Amino acid sequence: MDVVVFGAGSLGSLVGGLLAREHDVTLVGRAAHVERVRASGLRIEGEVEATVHPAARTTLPARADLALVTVKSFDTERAARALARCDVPTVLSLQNGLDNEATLAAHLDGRTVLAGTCTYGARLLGPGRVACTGVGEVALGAREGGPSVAADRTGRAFERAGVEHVVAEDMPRRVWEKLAVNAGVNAATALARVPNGALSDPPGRDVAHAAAREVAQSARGEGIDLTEARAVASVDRVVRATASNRSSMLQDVERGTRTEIDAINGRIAGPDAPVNATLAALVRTWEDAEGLRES
Ligand SMILES: NC(=O)C1=CN([C@@H]2O[C@H](COP(=O)(O)OP(=O)(O)OC[C@H]3O[C@@H](n4cnc5c(N)ncnc54)[C@H](O)[C@@H]3O)[C@@H](O)[C@H]2O)C=CC1
Ligand SMILES: CC(C)(CO)C(=O)C(=O)O
Repeated sequence: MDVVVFGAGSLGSLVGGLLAREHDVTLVGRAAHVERVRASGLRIEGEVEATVHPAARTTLPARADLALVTVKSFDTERAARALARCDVPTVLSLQNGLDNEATLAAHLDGRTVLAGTCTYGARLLGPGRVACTGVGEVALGAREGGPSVAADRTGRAFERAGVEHVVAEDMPRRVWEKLAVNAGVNAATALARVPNGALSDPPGRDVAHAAAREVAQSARGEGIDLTEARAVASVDRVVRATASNRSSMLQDVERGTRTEIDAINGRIAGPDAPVNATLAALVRTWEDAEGLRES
């Protein structure tokens, strides 16, 4: 299969690199990474060790069988416009946050846009080098839920490459459940400058639980079957499993780069979600002060 990965940063390089063990993969990323991958391949380190030789470019190729979207959520709109000019029948988002698939679908008439969630951990170590910080799983399926021929075909491609995955018929609930975890963990850890494990006990745990409960309430308002108990249990499970991790939002704040607050807590913020509104307002205040929200 010809697979193009749009956004070869941490996650895109890892998943693209794993797929390159079996498929013709093209990584689309920034110049320094692209040049190094072209010159000496992509080195995967950590929980998976491999050196692979995908193609690498700074712009999309003319065609592919499958596109993975792994840009940050604030770049989804731009990615969607670029993908509209690429002849690719199936597009799978592995991003965090809500509405990425809807944004892609709005620009990609006649294509199949699949929803995905990913619990692999990835960190770009430098040009040509990515760390697998945790072997997780990709869940993928129809963005509206139910069966999908394109999802089955994509699942078989992941299977052949040895990428842990599940083809799921309940992607809307899974995307919302991942949102509950990210809403509970990311902003709280970024603002308090603590690793995920600091949310195991009060008062951090109370903030994380309250944010996740609001996500479950909002999900049910949109017809998604996500209970507050399930959302809270997911937060606790992820906090335990990733206790020493620094969340992606904390890493963004430490690096001084824009966060995904708009697609996570910001998506829930409102009068019925005061905890998410407060978390979103504080992170946006920091982004404004750093001049990160202008582009
Ligand atoms: N890193 C991880 O372990 C995980 C990340 N995610 C999600 O995956 C998404 C990506 O996250 P990361 O890989 O961590 O972010 P990242 O910032 O490392 O990677 C995104 C990359 O896309 C590149 N990019 C954006 N627009 C581009 C364009 N027009 N042309 C070429 N390259 C372009 C950026 O330069 C950057 O290198 C986010 O939504 C994140 O929440 C989900 C699960 C795990
Ligand atoms: C699951 C979690 C919270 C792990 O750190 C994550 O997805 C993130 O940091 O963005």
